[in-house]
Amino acid sequence: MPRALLHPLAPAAASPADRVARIDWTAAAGELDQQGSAVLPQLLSPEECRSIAALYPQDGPFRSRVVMGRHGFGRGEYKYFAYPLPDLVGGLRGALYPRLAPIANEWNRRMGIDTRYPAEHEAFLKLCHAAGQLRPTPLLLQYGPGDYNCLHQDLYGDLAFPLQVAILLSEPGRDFTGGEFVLTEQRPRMQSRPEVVPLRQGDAVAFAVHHRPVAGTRGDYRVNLRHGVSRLRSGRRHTLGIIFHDAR
Ligand SMILES: O=C(O)CCC(=O)C(=O)O
Ligand SMILES: [Fe+2]
Repeated sequence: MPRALLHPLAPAAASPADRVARIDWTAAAGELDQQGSAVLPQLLSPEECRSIAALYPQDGPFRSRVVMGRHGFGRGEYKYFAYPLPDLVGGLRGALYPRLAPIANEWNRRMGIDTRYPAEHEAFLKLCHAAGQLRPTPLLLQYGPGDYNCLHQDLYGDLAFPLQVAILLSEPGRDFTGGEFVLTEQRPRMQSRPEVVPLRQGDAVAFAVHHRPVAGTRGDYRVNLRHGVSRLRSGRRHTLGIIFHDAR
């Protein structure tokens, strides 16, 4: 008798890797090229969002806690995960990287930067570790009323993978108001361009860490990006940040 009849299985819930595979990466790459950011819709289920956000008060999963107000980074706080990362976080980091590496390599080619990134995250992490960047960078952020995150770039050493991902774990309108994800793009000899990225719970945004190429009439030029979060008007907001380089 076929095993399936002896052991009827409910259809397995899609893993984060399955969901990463189902994303329209051609569309996302196009958005990243045009805008410097792309929404990856519904990367996590509400249940997964709740389970990750619920880790925040614990100490075990984390290596350090940063109170943003103490450093002039804004208001609110975040915690860096320790190795080994929770399965969901490590799984997403490993599944997202190979989709972003070809985009990163094409950006570097267009910007005249020699660095090329290996196809797999494990190989890139080896390069980070050999360069003395050993500490994990995925982080969980927590904001309450009045909190915000100043415009910044997540650079943690000489090696920096040029794209990163943030996943909104809370539902706008229900869990919090305000608290929009903001990107600014500083163009050479021009005023900066702002972009607000609308996200729902479980949506991710992929975006440029520090710079990216923009096609101009006389070839590509380089723009400088920063990201941050506008002030929360009410409620509580959690985000999972996935940065692909490790920190010195
Ligand atoms: O809370 C946010 O949406 C921003 C998170 C952030 O700065 C990051 O993931 O690097
Ligand atoms: Fe950040």
